[in-house]
Amino acid sequence: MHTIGVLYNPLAPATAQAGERIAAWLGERGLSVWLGTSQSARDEPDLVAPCQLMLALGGDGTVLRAARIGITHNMPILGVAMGHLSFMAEVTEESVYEGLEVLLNSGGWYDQRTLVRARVLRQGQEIFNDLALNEVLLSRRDVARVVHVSVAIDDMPLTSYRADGVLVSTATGSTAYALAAGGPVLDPRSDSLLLVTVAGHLTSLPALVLPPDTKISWTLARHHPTIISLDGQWSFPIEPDDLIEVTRAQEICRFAHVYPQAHFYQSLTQRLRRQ
Ligand SMILES: NC(=O)c1ccc[n+]([C@@H]2O[C@H](COP(=O)([O-])OP(=O)(O)OC[C@H]3O[C@@H](n4cnc5c(N)ncnc54)[C@H](O)[C@@H]3O)[C@@H](O)[C@H]2O)c1
Ligand SMILES: Nc1ncnc2c1ncn2[C@@H]1O[C@H](COP(=O)(O)OP(=O)(O)OP(=O)(O)O)[C@@H](O)[C@H]1O
Repeated sequence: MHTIGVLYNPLAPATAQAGERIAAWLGERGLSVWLGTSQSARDEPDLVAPCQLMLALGGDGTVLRAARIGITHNMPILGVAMGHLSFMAEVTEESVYEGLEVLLNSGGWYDQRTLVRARVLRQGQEIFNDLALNEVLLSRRDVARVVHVSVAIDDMPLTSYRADGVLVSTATGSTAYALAAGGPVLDPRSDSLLLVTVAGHLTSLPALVLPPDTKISWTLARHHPTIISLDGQWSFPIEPDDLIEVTRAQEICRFAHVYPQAHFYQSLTQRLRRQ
């Protein structure tokens, strides 16, 4: 490796200071460094493109933002735990240097995380199309209302129900909103999709684990103000006759690891104990 990206959270000054220290450490070892935020990465893609690894200094939200950069430039992400939970982090601010030594000496390993793609069709025209690492959520816009949504799987009607929302999650997102909504935990290596209702009203539809080539379609059975939200960070308003289709994306997101795969379960149990 010759060029490393270091992404920090502009809302968390400690991550910028840590980023400066890590950049200096990498520079002392002869590596080129890009240091910035997800906004600057979008503004200067040519400076980011040469990076062969992107460190994400912050919590899971910063990792989600780093992932979009990693997907765009096909570079792996290394999460550095500097957030409240930092579930997706692999190393800490202290152990990042040891982790970098491993990766810079061709050690460690890289996984390929499944992504989901959301399409919105309005009168037959595609008006939205984007990717998510955690999940695509169809949710109410007004706190006091529910969404009344009809769900189909591979164009076969499944059911319709009233709920706060409904989501399609990846394995990565199975420990996020999907878990809070009662879904199962999927191993990060799984390419299955999860269909989970959020606070469903009188619904008996359990969370469904679906094969990766499934198409999940949503239409609004009754129009209450509704949006779709990708990874809790990017949203798009939905109109009454829109069709939303969620599928597994062709793209993947790679994460860098310095601990064995079973480390996922160790960190899961540690975090569940913290609840
Ligand atoms: N009730 C809930 O649990 C709830 C509600 C809204 C959003 N979310 C999640 O928050 C994500 C956005 O994260 P953020 O940090 O930008 O928002 P945020 O700051 O609202 O974080 C929500 C919580 O979800 C955790 N989280 C995020 N991704 C995770 C993952 N893959 N595995 C385990 N925990 C994860 C975060 O660490 C944080 O504790 C969304 O993709 C959604 O999955 C969860
Ligand atoms: N580059 C950025 N620009 C604007 N907001 C950002 C940026 N990076 C992160 N954020 C937002 O800051 C908030 C907190 O960031 P982050 O999730 O990294 O830390 P945290 O919430 O403390 O950690 P965790 O998510 O692990 O609990 C998130 O909502 C995230 O979307």
